[in-house]
Amino acid sequence: MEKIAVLGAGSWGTALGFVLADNGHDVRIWGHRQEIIDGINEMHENKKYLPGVELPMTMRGYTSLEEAILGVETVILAVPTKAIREVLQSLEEVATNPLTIVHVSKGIEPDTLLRISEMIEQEMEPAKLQDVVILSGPSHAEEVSRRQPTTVTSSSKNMKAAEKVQDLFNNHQYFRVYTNPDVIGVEIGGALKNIIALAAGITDGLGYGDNAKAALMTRGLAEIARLGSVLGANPLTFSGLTGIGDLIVTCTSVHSRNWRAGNMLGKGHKLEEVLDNMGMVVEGVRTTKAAYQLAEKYDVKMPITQALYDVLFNDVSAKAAVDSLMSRTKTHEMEDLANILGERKN
Ligand SMILES: NC(=O)C1=CN([C@@H]2O[C@H](COP(=O)(O)OP(=O)(O)OC[C@H]3O[C@@H](n4cnc5c(N)ncnc54)[C@H](O)[C@@H]3O)[C@@H](O)[C@H]2O)C=CC1
Ligand SMILES: O=C(CO)COP(=O)(O)O
Repeated sequence: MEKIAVLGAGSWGTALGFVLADNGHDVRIWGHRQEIIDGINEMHENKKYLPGVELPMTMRGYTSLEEAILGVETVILAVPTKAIREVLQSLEEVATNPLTIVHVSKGIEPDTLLRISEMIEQEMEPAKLQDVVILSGPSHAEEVSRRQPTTVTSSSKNMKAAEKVQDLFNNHQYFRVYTNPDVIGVEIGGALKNIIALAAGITDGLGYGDNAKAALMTRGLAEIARLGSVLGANPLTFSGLTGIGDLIVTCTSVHSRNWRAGNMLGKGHKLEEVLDNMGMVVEGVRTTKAAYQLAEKYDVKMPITQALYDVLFNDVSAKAAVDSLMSRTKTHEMEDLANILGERKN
């Protein structure tokens, strides 16, 4: 059994700490908000982010990062993408041994257009970084922490490290972990599905039905696979847990913050008001900006992403964005991906 630090005391960090504690590990969860950490230590509950879940006694909260990582070899990084660099810089300062960093966040950094594993490699000195592993897949904290059957994927450039993380998290009762060596595909699928979930929430908010949602999910996956393949992902990854799997759960679950935010936008609320209301991270907003920039840079057609970008940042109405998608020039369903795959072969 291992001593493991979880950095980020939000819903996902708390739920993953819960799984690790269930698996017999000594879990140290670090957060920057004293009242959350006090609640975890004194009441064994994270009232703000995971209300109603009784946390195991073997999970201890810390506000000192130095104390939380003392004697630890594996760190789970579970903060929103926007906070990743700041937390890594603090971690770099206090780390005394090489760490395996397991990141579980779903985003891409706007402007630098880096994936999170690339940000980790950039921020951590090689002497303090053993391996980078990504844990991703269709998994809402609310269900995982109620021990409901869930499947995810562990991915790394070093498959031994991915398998070690698979063993740490795998729980025969409710948490099944697969492996996949395609780091790019796993990270791109996890990040970009949030864009499509925002769009699915919007069409639901506008009062459109299941046909519209199925169209968005299918054509959304096509544009995720197009961009992912250009960036070097294995296209097959997008038919797996971190592709279609996560797309399904995020576009259809009431737990999804991205879907809920989109739903409010579709009902006519302003973005700022929606984000203030949510009180939790809605990764899809920044990821839309990053994916829009990637699509421009690599000249990849991403009409749904582009339409959502206009709704979020150019004040285009949700209804006008749907109309613009429906009136696009006719095309062949598989044309672009077939071209990209053809180019990769040659
Ligand atoms: N909630 C879920 O079911 C799942 C979330 N994820 C991903 O996990 C990541 C984290 O999401 P959640 O835990 O859901 O978010 P959340 O909004 O529930 O919690 C975020 C936590 O990060 C903390 N935080 C923010 N900035 C910080 C900083 N600079 N330093 C230290 N802590 C900081 C907040 O105080 C909060 O405790 C996101 O990328 C999300 O996409 C992935 C799978 C499932
Ligand atoms: O990534 C998730 C589920 O797999 C969480 O999605 P939301 O951030 O939309 O809640």
